[in-house]
Amino acid sequence: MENGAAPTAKPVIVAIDGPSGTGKSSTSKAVAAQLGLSYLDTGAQYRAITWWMVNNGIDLTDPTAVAAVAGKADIVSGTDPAAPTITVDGVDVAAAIRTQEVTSKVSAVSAVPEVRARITELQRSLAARAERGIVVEGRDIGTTVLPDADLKIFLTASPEARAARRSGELKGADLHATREALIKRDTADSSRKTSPLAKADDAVEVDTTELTLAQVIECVVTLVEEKRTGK
Ligand SMILES: Nc1ncnc2c1ncn2[C@@H]1O[C@H](COP(=O)(O)OP(=O)(O)OP(=O)(O)O)[C@@H](O)[C@H]1O
Ligand SMILES: Nc1ccn([C@@H]2O[C@H](COP(=O)(O)O)[C@@H](O)[C@H]2O)c(=O)n1
Repeated sequence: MENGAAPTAKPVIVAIDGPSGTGKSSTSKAVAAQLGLSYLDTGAQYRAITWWMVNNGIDLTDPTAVAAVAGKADIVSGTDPAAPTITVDGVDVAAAIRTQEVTSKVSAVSAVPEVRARITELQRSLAARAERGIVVEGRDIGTTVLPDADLKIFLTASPEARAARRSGELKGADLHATREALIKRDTADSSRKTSPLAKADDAVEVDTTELTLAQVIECVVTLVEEKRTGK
């Protein structure tokens, strides 16, 4: 370079999608931390808007009522993989969005096109501002939010493996009930009309059923590095 400055690496955009409990959050956070990238949990954003609607007494069985207030909540995501944050109207909702109530209602809210349009706009703007690049995880990142991502991964795992992982997290949770709840949410997310949970045609599918978390992280880091070096 004429001025002697090192060329700035092009930001890398990684999209990680898949059903619930396949390891998207754990993998994305670790990959982003290892590679010095930003990290965005898009499920947390849908949970945050759901939390706001529950708190404001919106009838979630009425898509018109949900659509009418889709733009009201001010949702802010912090994208440091070492300490991701999420606030609604300035309130830290990181714990509040993980309740059973929000989990059971989020699919109804995320199916509303006006909600998706608003959250998708936030996601694209965060991705565009990530200087070194970003790992974005969700359900429609590779298909809809960032269709030009440099690398798309679709994580899968058997319902049994996913339920066992979740039961381990929610101490004492019933394995069968956990499995049924996961399947119910995936079915709702896959069957909605607007940007359903789906694998992009050009995504690399990684079945994590028999893999440890460390193996999945290593696999994704290798895929990102291969993309970066053009292998
Ligand atoms: N390959 C793996 N082997 C064993 N446990 C795993 C593996 N991947 C993730 N886990 C564990 O499974 C649980 C769910 O993982 P995680 O939250 O990353 O999944 P997710 O796909 O983001 O789920 P959701 O979409 O519901 O948010 C966590 O406790 C995590 O530590
Ligand atoms: N890109 C996305 C991400 C998430 N959703 C919806 O949010 C729910 C919660 O997601 P978690 O990853 O936190 O489990 C999920 O069930 C979807 O309804 C989405 O629609 N699109």
